[in-house]
Amino acid sequence: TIPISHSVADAVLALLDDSDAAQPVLAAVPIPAPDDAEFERPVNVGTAARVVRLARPRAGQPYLLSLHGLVRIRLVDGVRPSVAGGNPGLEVHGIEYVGADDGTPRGATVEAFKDAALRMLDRLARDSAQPQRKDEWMRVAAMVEDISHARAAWMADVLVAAVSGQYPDKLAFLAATNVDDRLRRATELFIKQTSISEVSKKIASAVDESLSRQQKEYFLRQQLAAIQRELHSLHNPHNTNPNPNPNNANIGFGTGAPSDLDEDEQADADDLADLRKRIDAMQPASEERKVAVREWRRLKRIPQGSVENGVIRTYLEWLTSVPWPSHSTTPTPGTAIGVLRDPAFLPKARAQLDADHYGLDQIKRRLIEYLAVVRLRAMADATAQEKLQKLPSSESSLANEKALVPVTPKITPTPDPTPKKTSPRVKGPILLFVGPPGTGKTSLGQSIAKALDRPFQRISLGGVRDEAEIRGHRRTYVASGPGMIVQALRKAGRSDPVILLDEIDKVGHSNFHGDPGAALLEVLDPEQNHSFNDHYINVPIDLSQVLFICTSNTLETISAPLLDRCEVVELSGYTYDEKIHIARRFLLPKQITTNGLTDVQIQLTDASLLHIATLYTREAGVRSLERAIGAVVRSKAVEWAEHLDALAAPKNNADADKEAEKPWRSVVEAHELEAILGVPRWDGEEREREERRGVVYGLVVTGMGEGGIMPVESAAVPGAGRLKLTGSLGDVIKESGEIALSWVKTHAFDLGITAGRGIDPLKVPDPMDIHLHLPAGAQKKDGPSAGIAMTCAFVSLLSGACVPKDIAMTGEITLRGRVTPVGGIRMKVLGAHRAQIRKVILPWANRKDVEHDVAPEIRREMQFVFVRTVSEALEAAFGKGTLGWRRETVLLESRL
Ligand SMILES: Nc1ncnc2c1ncn2[C@@H]1O[C@H](COP(=O)(O)OP(=O)(O)OP(=O)(O)O)[C@@H](O)[C@H]1O
Repeated sequence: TIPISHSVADAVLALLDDSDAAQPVLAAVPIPAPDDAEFERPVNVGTAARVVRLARPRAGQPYLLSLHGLVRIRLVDGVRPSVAGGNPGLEVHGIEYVGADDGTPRGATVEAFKDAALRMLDRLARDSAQPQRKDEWMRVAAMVEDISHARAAWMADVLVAAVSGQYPDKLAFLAATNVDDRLRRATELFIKQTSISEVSKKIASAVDESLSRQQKEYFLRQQLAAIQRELHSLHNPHNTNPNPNPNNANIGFGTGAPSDLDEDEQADADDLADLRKRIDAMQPASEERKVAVREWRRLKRIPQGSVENGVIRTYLEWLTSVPWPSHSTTPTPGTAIGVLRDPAFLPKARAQLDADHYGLDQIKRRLIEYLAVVRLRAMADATAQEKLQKLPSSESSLANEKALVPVTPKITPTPDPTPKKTSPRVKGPILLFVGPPGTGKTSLGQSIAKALDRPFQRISLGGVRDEAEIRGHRRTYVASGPGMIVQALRKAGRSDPVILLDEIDKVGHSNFHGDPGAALLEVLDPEQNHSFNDHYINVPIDLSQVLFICTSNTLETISAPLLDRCEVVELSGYTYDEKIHIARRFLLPKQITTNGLTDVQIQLTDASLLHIATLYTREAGVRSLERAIGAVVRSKAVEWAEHLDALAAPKNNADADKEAEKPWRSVVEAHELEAILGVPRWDGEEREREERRGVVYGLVVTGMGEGGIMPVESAAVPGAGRLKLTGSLGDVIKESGEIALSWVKTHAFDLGITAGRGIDPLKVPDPMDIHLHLPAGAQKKDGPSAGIAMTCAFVSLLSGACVPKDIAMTGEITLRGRVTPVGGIRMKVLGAHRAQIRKVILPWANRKDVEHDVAPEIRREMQFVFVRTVSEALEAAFGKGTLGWRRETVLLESRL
């Protein structure tokens, strides 16, 4: 049934009137509009159709003509325009019935047709909204299934007419007469229809789904905002504005003001956007960017709020916040290379070191040398890089091209096109500051960072037992995170900070948690650290621009490979004179400012400072001194506050009046210190030292790198000639004791201890044991340097002569009686000076250490005796002529 125009309706009515037949037959031919490009022209096919009905539903509406198609026709000469009867129209010259080929089609064609038809009918049935339509399609499908081969082409005609499809396809079908051809065309048309319908259905459902998700999300967010508003007004009943900032709804309980801790989805979205921006800003085609993009894609796939989502997000936050080395080599002021290129760099660095530290001249000189080397290397490196960049090398042109091409986030397994890193590497030896606590190791590191104008980060390695603390945990671990190095880099915010590895001697050794020392080796080794691998970040990080400085209290516990990579700078400690200067210039002003006073309100005399340094502290560094000064300043601050209160109080209180009238005394005298700091800890220590038979003072260095003196006590006890050693002694020190006793036994006759050669002084006249003890029994002691002290103790015990209490000694002995050099002379001498020792006996070979390392004022104040043999040591200790030598001991060196 088709709507027709008035003129056509009139023609049909005329035909009905003229014709004898009740249902005249028409030729129905499609006439394309002149501008319709889809049609093939001229159209010369059509259908002979019987008129079934002509109806006009209502006046003013077009006629509806119902036709029943009978057979295909062809227009012999096509259609031509005509103006017959004065009306423009179309003229047809001859129509021929084409009919249809009623032959039996091939089986395969029919099967394909049926298949396509059934799929299409199934889809039509599924897509139709009305159940009645659905049933109709199902019925047609049942018919198609049962149709015979002979009727298949007829079925194709019916179906093509019934279903919608593109007009040209339908026309082509009409033009086809051969059965196989018709079936093939119908099959194609059905397949096309089915897939169009499937795709549009899919798109519709996808759109629908995403719309509904968006709607759901929007709805939930609205609900959340409403809940937050309610909570807000509940906790802020006086707040008239229920939601001062809808984007920053406060869900904190009990707090009214919006805070940074406020959690809301807007902030969350901002964070994500920020993360994305940071990934975008990463160096194109770099390894880190590739990983970031990959993880970002995963993040987008994983639903928000899931554990995995949080894990990836944290990882991405770490990855993007690591300061990856910049590829810019422009020497702008303020950048690492810009600072180094400044011609005034070295004088400025020297001024910085002087401004922060008193004394330490040798160390400062060494640091300036170090900075000069760093500067030269960095400049040479930067110049070489610049030259390289100017060359039209394939690599640099590749890098330039890369910069122009927009970054494609696509990750392909092609070889890595990352341009070689071109940042200048500020490599240099790794400094290792060794010294007792509080001698300024950390603050020297800070001064170097200031001189280089770089951020400073301190990593404390004390007690690090687990390799993962340095290298991070793999992401598979729960609560995994990056190691200390990456954390320090992130805090520094630059790829070239100064990182101080504090207390490197206290790093744990290899255990089942890995070897932290080995991880440190990788960090410090300039050959390896350009691709340091943190287990968490899992992208090689270039640490070659980082300036590492290590500190340690002693060299003994540092592993040899680690020590090998470091350049040792020893800080031995300060003399009292230096301490007074440091206190006056640095510590006192610092404490005065910290405690809110000015130097008008408090002054410490030199005598007071010396009093504090000698009687209240006895350390190599200045930390306890600073604490003690702090205590004095605090006590003065309390006094000052009370004084101010008294001044401000009303004038009717007699006590307050008296207090206010008193003039303020800003000076703290030495005798007032006891009232503030209590009884001096070290007062009388010298007096308690005794000059006794069998007791001698040796020089030691503690595990903290601090020098000092230690009594070596020996006593004769009834026994059978054995030597008993106590005081937590190690093997080496025990052997030293045995060597000392053997030497004394061998020379007992010469020393006047025994009456004849070959007599054992421990057996004759009375058999006895010797007990040698080194006090502070809880402290482990080892090393060979107590050799001469033990010998002197034995000689004193057996001969009855005493060594004066202001003499201390150190030196290893051999069985032949030679005295060989020992280490830690600087610290030992400083310790002896602090303990107010007047004379120090040292091995001859250590003379240069005293000359180089010991401060002139100490050399002036103390007597140094350098000995080559035990006999010389005994003479220096007991005094000339004290021991009754039987004959000159002549050392016969083997000349073999
Ligand atoms: N020569 C000096 N001049 C000025 N101040 C100093 C000097 N030496 C040390 N100090 C001050 O002493 C304090 C302690 O120094 P620092 O923290 O650097 O010691 P450290 O050697 O690193 O000790 P530790 O081994 O315990 O870490 C700091 O306040 C520092 O400024």
